[in-house]
Amino acid sequence: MSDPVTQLPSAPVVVLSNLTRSFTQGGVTIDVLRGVDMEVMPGEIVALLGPSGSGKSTMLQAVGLLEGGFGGEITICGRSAEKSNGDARTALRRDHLGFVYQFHHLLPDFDARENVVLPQLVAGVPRPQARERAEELLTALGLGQRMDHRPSQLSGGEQQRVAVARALANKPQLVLADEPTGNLDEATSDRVLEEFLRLVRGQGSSALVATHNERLAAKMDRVVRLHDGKLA
Ligand SMILES: Nc1ncnc2c1ncn2[C@@H]1O[C@H](COP(=O)(O)OP(=O)(O)OP(=O)(O)O)[C@@H](O)[C@H]1O
Repeated sequence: MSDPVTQLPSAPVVVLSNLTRSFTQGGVTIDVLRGVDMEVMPGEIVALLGPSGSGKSTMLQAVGLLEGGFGGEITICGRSAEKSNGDARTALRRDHLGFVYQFHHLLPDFDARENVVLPQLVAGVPRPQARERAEELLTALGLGQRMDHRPSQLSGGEQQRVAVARALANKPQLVLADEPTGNLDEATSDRVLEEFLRLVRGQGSSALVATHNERLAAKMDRVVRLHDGKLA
C-alpha cells in the first residue's frame, strides 16, 4: 500500500522558468518578459493581471505555444516545449490546451454548434459524440435555442459564450483566456465569466486568464501580477 506521506503532489499543468521575450523594432529593443517564473496546478484558475502593454498576451502566446522567439523553459503537462518539434507542439496544443480570445475568432460561415463540433473532429472525436458534447455545452451556456445561428446572428456576449464552449469542447487540461470578456459590458462580462468559471471548475480544468480587471480577477483562485516584465 502506498504511503500518503511519500506520495508526490500532483504535477503542475504549466511550469515557466525564466521566460523571456524581447521585440526589436526600428532599432529599438523592448524587453517585455524579463524572467517570468510560475506554475499552474491541476484545477487551479489563475488570473494574470497587468496594465495594458505589460505583456499578458505575450505570456499567453508563449504558454499556448503559438509563437517562437522566447527564452527560458516552458513545460506543459510534463512535456518540454523547447524539446518538442513542430508536430509535437501541435499535438500538445490540440490535446491539452483550449483558447478563448477577446475577439473570439469564430468561423463566420459555420453555425454555433459547428464551431464547437469542429475542434472535436480535429481531435478525432466521432461526429455524433462531438455534436452531443457541443449541444450540452451550448445549452449549459444558455444558447440552447441559438445553436443553428451563425456568429453574425449572435450578440457579442453570445458569440463569446460560443467561444467558451469551443475552448472547453475537448476538455483541455489548461484553458488560456486573453481578456475573455474584455469587449462586453459589465453585466454581460460578469455573467459570461461566471459561466466560464463554473464550467472550467466543473470539468476540473486549469485556467490562466489575462485581464486588467481587478474585480474579475478576484473571482479566480489566485492572482499573479505582471510588472516590469516579471511576476510580482
Ligand atoms: N509582434 C510584436 N512586435 C513588436 N512589439 C510587440 C509585438 N507583440 C507585442 N509587442 C509589444 O510588447 C508589449 C506587450 O504587449 P502585450 O500585447 O503582450 O501586452 P498586454 O499586457 O497583453 O496588453 P493589453 O492589455 O493592451 O492587451 C507591448 O509594448 C507591445 O507593443
